[in-house]
Amino acid sequence: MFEKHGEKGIEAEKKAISLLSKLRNESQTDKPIVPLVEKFVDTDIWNQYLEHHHSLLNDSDGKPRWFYSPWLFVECYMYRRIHEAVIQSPPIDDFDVFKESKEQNFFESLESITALCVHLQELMKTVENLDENQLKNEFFKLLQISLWGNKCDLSLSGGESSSQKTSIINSLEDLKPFILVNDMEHLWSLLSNRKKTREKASIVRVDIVLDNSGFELVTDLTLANFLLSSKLATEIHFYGKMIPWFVSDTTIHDFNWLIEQVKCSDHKWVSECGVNWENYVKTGRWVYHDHIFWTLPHEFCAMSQVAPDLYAELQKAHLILFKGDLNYRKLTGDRKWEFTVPFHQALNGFHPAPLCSIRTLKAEIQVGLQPGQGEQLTASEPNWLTTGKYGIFQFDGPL
Ligand SMILES: O=P(O)(O)OC[C@H]1O[C@](O)(CO)[C@@H](O)[C@@H]1O
Ligand SMILES: [Mn+2]
Repeated sequence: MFEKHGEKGIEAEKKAISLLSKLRNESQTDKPIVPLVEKFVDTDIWNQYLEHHHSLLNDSDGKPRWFYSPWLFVECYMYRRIHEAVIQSPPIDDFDVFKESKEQNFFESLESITALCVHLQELMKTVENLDENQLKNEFFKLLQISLWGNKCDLSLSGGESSSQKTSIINSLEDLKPFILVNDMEHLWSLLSNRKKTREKASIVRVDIVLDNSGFELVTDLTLANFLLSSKLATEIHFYGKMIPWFVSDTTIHDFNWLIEQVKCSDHKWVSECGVNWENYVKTGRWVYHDHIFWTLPHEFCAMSQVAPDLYAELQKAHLILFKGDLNYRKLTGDRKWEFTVPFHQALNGFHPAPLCSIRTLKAEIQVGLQPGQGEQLTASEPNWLTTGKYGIFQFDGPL
């Protein structure tokens, strides 16, 4: 801070630290959830939401408090307050408190990233000559890599290292039994049918609602690259977070930083991937979108009301992939659903386009299971919902 801003930087740092200590104290001692004070694009929406929560309580319950409010709300609120501490402390108001751990995750995963990029480059050379079955096989492989890439978020490990150290490509077969809901076939039918029936110049758009930066983002970009080179899609739209979020979530800065790192690798094939990716962005075949809605506490069924412009944007997609656990919690409203409730029902009216959640399980919520499946897992492995060991591809939409 001193190097960048001199004495002013040190003062600002002290201020941010004192605001963060106050936040820690409030959360540890179950104080009321207080309104946000610093003016930012979403401050009013947050405070209205807080007010609404307040109005749901009986008079005797008093104000919403840290230990007694819904987890999704309080957890999002905590990250928003961390951001508030930073923006209240100029000139360090653009500081990303999680930047260091995100970059560390990338560097620690370099070996797996290299293996993945080599795999992708080899695939790109043959992709034109693959028959239907081979193409489907490769698609399934990259989908699974993107799924298991979601194990690597940093909020589950409290910011501790959670990088990918072994090559995941060789483990896919062993990991298959841990996929509890597997709708990959639906994704294939949807995209391959479109490829067969579409006019030459028509657009096929796949949107990816990103989750974590670092290794997971590389797996998502690899999948996105494959979708274009296999002609299963003609453009990919990405959505990231506007503020640092849940430790490892991707911001535009992380997105650009990662592509630059891959491009600058001294491994020829890795750097070729980076060059390709930068090119996709420049030519508009990859489009990155920011929207404040992704860092609000609202569940997705509120999107058409709270962020109609974003909902309308998503409606343009032929398929939306939602990466990660937090997105699943927001898709399903983070409710205590029965395990067998259909996914469509839990979405509670959120159907902008055919969609699929690609997520490893880290929170105590799962819908769309077979009768008895959840109970059986609970009996044999009490923590199955929260360890990230299990995964799903859960699809909703007409085919
Ligand atoms: O990066 P992901 O997959 O959304 O995981 C974040 C998850 O980690 C937690 O912060 C801790 O389990 C959950 O609240 C959240 O759902
Ligand atoms: Mn995340």
